[in-house]
Amino acid sequence: MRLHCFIQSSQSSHSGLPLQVLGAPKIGKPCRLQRSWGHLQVLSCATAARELQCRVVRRRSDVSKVSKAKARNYRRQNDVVDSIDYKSNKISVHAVGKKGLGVIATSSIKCGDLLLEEAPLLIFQKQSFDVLFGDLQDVLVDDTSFDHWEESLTETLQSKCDEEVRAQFWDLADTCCAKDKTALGIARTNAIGLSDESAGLFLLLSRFNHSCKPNVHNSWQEDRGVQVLKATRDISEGEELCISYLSFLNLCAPTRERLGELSDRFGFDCLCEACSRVQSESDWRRERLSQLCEAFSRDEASQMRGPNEAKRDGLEDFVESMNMRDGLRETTDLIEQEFAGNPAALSLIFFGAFRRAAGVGRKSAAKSLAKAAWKATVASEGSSWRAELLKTLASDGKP
Ligand SMILES: C[S@@+](CC[C@H](N)C(=O)[O-])C[C@H]1O[C@@H](n2cnc3c(N)ncnc32)[C@H](O)[C@@H]1O
Repeated sequence: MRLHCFIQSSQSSHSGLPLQVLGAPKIGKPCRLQRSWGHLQVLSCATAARELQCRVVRRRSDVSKVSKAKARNYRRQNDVVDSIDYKSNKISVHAVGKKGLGVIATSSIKCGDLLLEEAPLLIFQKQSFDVLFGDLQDVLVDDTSFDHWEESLTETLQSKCDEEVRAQFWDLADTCCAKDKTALGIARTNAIGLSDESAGLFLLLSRFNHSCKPNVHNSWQEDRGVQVLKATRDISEGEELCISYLSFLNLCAPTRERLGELSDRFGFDCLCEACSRVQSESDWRRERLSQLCEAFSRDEASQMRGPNEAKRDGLEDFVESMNMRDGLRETTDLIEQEFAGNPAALSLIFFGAFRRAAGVGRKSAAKSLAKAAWKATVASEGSSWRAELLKTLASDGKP
């Protein structure tokens, strides 16, 4: 058995759907797949390249710490790509108490500042999702299985990474194994879903802890093969920078549910600010937010029907009765209070509202909502292909 993974970085041509854009990639277990063990096949890096037709590129250590001329030279000699590009020198990794290590702002950061672009060290294929994201008990069910996976991953790291990168990998947290660290434990603790088809492991992104009130948004930009991290609000020097391991909708669940989800899926008791404070008001606001989000995104299929069909279905009535303008105002106020105006959350809401408006033929409203979604997307992830798509929608108002 070999693990379906390979060393980054190959660029993929897969472009995804507009909706994916607006949902944050999750760390940990995006889904619990019920596939049998027999179905899984682990591939070493070289085999993966042959059988999965992916490009294997040797990875070097972080060039941002090397002089530019040296880095260029290194690139030419080794045919490697930049792995971590610190777009800001305002972040560094520190101990953050019970959470282990975390990322801290070393000076003040503005909302929308680009913090980091990082390519994955490892990319895992969908066939590895059970092992990476499934129940640990299932992975341990057969004594030999774990060893096989472990051997395969270790072998890949040994043959494809230089010593410094290997050391960085082995330094990452492993919250799966009680005793010694294992490569698979590290992968399970840090791998992040990129799409329905792949997951990745990133050396620096792995140091970002979770918060139910995140101040950083990470987006996977598949066309460029990098995770882009941007600040979602102003951040003071010394504050911890946190992303969300949960989708926005899951973040809107009441505290008890969020704690349960984080414990079940990621195996930790959340110590974030939102989970530690008095919760009743916040829970109420999040519950209301999830109702509003649901209203904006309900019945995707009918939104794609023409205005006449929408009228027949009563969808137009629904939009009218909800009073889109008031609904949006309430939603943005709640996002301000609960998430400090997080532009990634706003982009999701505006996109939902755009599709609703477009679905019932309200062209001018649709255009301005697409424009608002475009602006929020640029603020949360920069000039991605998704932002470009929204820009186009803003000019023609059609979904
Ligand atoms: C991807 S790692 C994050 C970096 C890690 N703290 C380290 O030391 O490298 C995920 C692990 O960090 C810890 N963690 C992340 N967010 C947390 C939170 N909000 N509360 C408690 N522990 C957290 C958990 O142990 C989790 O399994």
